[in-house]
Amino acid sequence: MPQDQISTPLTKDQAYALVDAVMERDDLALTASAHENEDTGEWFFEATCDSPPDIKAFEALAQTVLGGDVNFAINPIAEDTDWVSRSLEGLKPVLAGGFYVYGGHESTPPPAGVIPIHIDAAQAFGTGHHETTTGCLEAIQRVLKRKRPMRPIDVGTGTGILAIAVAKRRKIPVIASDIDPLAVRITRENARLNGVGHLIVEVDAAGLDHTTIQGNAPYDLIIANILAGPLVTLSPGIGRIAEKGAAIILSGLLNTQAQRVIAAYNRQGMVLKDRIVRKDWTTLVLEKA
Ligand SMILES: C[S@@+](CC[C@H](N)C(=O)[O-])C[C@H]1O[C@@H](n2cnc3c(N)ncnc32)[C@H](O)[C@@H]1O
Repeated sequence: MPQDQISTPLTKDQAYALVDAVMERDDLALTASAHENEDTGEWFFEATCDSPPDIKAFEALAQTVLGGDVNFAINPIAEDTDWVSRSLEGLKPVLAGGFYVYGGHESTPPPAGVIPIHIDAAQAFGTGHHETTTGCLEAIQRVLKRKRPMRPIDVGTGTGILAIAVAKRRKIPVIASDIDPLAVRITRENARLNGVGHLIVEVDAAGLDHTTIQGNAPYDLIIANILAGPLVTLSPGIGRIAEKGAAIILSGLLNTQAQRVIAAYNRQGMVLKDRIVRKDWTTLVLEKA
C-alpha cells in the first residue's frame, strides 16, 4: 500500500498544473490529484506513492511548474517497513474504544472492564498504534452502543485487529478481507490467538467482487481503514453491499480529504452520522439511507 502522501494547499490552477506535470513523469511513480475542501474552498495538491518518493526530483519538478519554492507536507500513511520490523518489544499497549490492544511480550494484565486484543503485528498494518486504527476502534464502540449488527465486514483488515474487535465484542462471524495475502495469513493467526478463529472468515481479494464477499452481502456493518483514494474508488461497491440502515466506518483519510470522501459516499446514498478526528486523521461513520 502507499507509504507516503505529499500534500500542499495551492490555487486550483497550480494544483491541476502540478498534477498534469507529475502524471507525465513515470519515473516519480506518484499518483497525483487536485481537490477542493468544500468547507473552506481551499484547493490542494496531493500525491501518493507505493514506495518512498524521490522528494528531490519531485521538488525540482514542482519548482519548475510553480516557479518558486513551496513547502510540501509529507505524511507517512502506513507504519512503514522500518517501523514494522522494529522490535515489537517496544510497543506499549493501546486503549481505544474500550479495547486494549497488546503485544505478546506484554506482562501487565489488561485493566478491568476492557476487551483485550492480542496482536503480534509482524509485517501487516494494525498494531493499534496508528490514529486511523484507534479512530476505528472508537467508532466501533460508538456504533455498537446503538446498533446490534449481525453481518459485519472489514475491508483492508491488515492484522485483523478491527474484525477481531467486532468478533470479540459481538461474538458473531466477521468477513475480513485484504488485498495482501500476507495480511490474510496474519489475520488468521491473530484470530486464533484471540479465541475467535472460528468467527473470522478471511478473504484474499483486491475489491468487493469476491464470491465470499458477494455471497454474504448485504452487510449491516462495513469497516474500511484504507486510504482516501481507494475508499473513493470502492464507494459504489460499498454502497451496493450495504443494506439500508447499515453503519459504514471509513478511515485512512487525512482531515483535508474528509470532505471528498463524504461527497463520494453521499453520491452512493450514504450519509454522515459521526466523525472522529485524531491528530491529522479522520474516521467517518456513515449510514446507508
Ligand atoms: C491502513 S491498513 C488498515 C489495517 C487495519 N484494518 C487497521 O485498521 O489497522 C489498510 C489495509 O488495507 C489493505 N488494502 C489496501 N487496498 C485494499 C483494497 N482495495 N481492498 C482490500 N484491502 C486493501 C492493505 O493491504 C492494508 O492491509
